[in-house]
Amino acid sequence: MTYLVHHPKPIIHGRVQLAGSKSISNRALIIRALSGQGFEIQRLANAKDTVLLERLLQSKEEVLDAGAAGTTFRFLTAYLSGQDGTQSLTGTERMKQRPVGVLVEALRELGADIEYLEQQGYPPLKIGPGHRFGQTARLSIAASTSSQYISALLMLAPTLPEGLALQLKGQVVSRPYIEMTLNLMAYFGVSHKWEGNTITVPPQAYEPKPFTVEADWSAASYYYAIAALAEEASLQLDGLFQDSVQGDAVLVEMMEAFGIQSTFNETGVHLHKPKGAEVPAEFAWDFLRCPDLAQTLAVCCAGLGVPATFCGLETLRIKETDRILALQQELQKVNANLVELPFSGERNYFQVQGKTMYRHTPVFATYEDHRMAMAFAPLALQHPIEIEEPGVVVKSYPDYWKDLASLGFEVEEAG
Ligand SMILES: O=C(O)C1=C[C@@H](OP(=O)(O)O)[C@@H](O)[C@H](O)C1
Ligand SMILES: C=C(OP(=O)(O)O)C(=O)O
Repeated sequence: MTYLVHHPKPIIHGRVQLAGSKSISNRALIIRALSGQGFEIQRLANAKDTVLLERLLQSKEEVLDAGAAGTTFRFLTAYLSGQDGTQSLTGTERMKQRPVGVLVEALRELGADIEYLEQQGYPPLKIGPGHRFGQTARLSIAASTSSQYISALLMLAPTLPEGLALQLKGQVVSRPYIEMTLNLMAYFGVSHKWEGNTITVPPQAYEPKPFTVEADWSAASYYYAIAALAEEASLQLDGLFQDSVQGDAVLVEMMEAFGIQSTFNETGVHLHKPKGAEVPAEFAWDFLRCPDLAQTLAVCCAGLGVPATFCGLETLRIKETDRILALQQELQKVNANLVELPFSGERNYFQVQGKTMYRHTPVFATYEDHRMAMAFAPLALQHPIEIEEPGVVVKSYPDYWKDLASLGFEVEEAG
């Protein structure tokens, strides 16, 4: 299926109630399961990945299918390895290409019984009972592939007989997600110490208490892009807080360069882009701490013709799709590109080049990646566009198309 998306005029006025963050929701569900007690979670995300995690946490089936949900898969790997019984954990073909070896090796060192069922280092896994846990309380882990492994281990840590001292080795990717995990653990009464590159969590019990999930800052990025691409915008996003545990709240600062003023109020944040706001001459950002914003900004810069230099994109190739390749292929359809610069020194740099041009209605492929669909949609303010497999958005934001329609976007089936 394909959607034809267009906005009749490049002026945006409206209000959107954003749904709960999938990252926060998934952590709250794992912590609740580990606490062994019930507590109320308000505004739990309606993301497919969260609904799936909630269901799988209660399932006694032999084979659990985490689909395309990376956090769900990684968090469940650690969680199940501490439970009684044996279950297999699998996912989509893409999930079977997303590495999990660093986490599995760490869990095995702790005493977990985990086998690879197909390729070494990748899903699917067979996870046995956690009766040998506690063989060590000190681990070193490579932090440069995915922070999800570290979050998965940290949440399990207070339930281990001796707790855990986790030494992070190498470049730490997606650090705010590790901080989010520790923040949530602290909310539920679990303390830690982060000294140098070692995080220590003594054995402790999670204290059950009611919890409310913040709205999703990654989802907010698509509205920031809409505001940036509009000639004029006044947009209220409800459910977001200034003092957020989400690293993607850095959007407020990031998008100032595009003339967007964010004002926090009682129900959320108001975005204002005044008429005549200038487009920046250039833009540069390091996405190592906020990888999920990279696609939004790449499309936004291409749409505005802002030459941009990005770094910190190291993890993008192992997410829902190879996001670098996907961006390159789709931006080229509208006269733009994401060009990898020759490697010089320590960091890998990319440049967003060109400015969107429409010879006809471009048809954007989405590569089973919700963020490809959501990041390209704001271009509909410039010209009618088509988005293939628009249903991919359910992974994190099932109401995306409905919410765009409420802002005056025309969204219809094109075939
Ligand atoms: O812990 C989390 O909730 C997440 C961590 C990040 O992954 P990596 O640590 O693999 O970069 C992020 O991209 C993902 O969408 C959600
Ligand atoms: C990378 C993402 O998710 P996950 O790793 O949980 O599949 C994402 O939502 O952009």
